[in-house]
Amino acid sequence: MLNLLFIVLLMGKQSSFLIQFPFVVQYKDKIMPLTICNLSSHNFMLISIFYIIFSQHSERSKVLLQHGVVTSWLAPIVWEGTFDSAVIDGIYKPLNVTIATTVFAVGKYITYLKDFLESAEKHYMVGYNINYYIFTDQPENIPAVTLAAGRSLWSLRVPAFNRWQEISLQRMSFIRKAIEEQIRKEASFIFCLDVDMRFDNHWGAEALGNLVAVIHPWFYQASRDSFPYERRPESLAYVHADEGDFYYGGAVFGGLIDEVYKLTGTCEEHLVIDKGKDIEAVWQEESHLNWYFIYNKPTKLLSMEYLWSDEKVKITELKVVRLSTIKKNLAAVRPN
Ligand SMILES: CC(=O)N[C@H]1[C@@H](OP(=O)(O)OP(=O)(O)OC[C@H]2O[C@@H](n3ccc(=O)[nH]c3=O)[C@H](O)[C@@H]2O)O[C@H](CO)[C@H](O)[C@@H]1O
Ligand SMILES: [Mn+2]
Repeated sequence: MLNLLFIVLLMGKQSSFLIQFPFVVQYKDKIMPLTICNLSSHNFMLISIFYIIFSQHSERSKVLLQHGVVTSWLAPIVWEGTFDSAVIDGIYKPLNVTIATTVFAVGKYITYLKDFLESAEKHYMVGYNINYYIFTDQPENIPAVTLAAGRSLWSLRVPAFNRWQEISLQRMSFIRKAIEEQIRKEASFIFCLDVDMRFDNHWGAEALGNLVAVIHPWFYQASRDSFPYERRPESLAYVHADEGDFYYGGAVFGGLIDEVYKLTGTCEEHLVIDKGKDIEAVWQEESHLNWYFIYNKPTKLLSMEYLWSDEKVKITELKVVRLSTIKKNLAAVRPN
């Protein structure tokens, strides 16, 4: 009822005040962005009072109100309830798009690949053409997983490094090269994913966009000053204390092939320059990715539904967990 009042109040009012920050209203399962509503300052006050009551009314609303369904630069943030799969599929299915999906499975991480692929076949972009590109040092150990029609798997050989940080770091460069040599001829979109993950629910075409980032599941409640950006000015991943919007996860990014080509190319260049100066960013390529997204704003953000972690207690605000990082025994799987 309160939610309804809130919406009615908004609908009837004229404006002189434009709310600029991400703000949403929720009524039952429907979520609406408020960034397009113009409000007088008087009504803004009233709404603020309702907001306080309303945000105590529902835990889910609290997280949504905190993060919104659009960013301050008007990029959508994808949550359950903000999209209609039938409409989305109506747009993308007739285009017969192919989505490249890169996954690194080097050293012992190859053991994660079977569950990753099997769960992806159940939940990831079901009904779409998918080319999986598996970067591995042991193509012979890629598990045989039955793929649905229109989906295929390629293996690309990469060396085994003796530091896990190096494997993670090198991904930008290998992806950039693979786009140049193969992927750009074979797909129109790309997602670059970690392998230590399992899909549990629908993860579909609503995630497609020009440049797509995911909100990191460990920092969605953190304030900007506690985001783990690289803070040493000597690194090209350096982020000033006054900059930064969200802290994004390195385990999921994607978009149009050309956009991701630019992203991986820039990160690769910066990583090479840093290496020349003998400095490794605090969270390796994830730090460079976060730097990139400050100056090249993602056109779409995926909520934590799209990257959660088995190590986190599921919060009631999350209606659905679509992809989750599995618990790993770091000492057993990492080379160092
Ligand atoms: C949830 C999330 O955002 N995770 C990020 C985080 O830690 P993570 O703890 O998730 O990093 P991680 O150990 O999963 O390594 C990242 C990825 O590199 C590959 N790999 C790594 C080690 C190895 O021996 N073999 C291998 O194949 C594999 O695809 C793995 O998923 O920080 C990393 C950078 O330091 C990456 O940015 C990860 O994406
Ligand atoms: Mn990972």
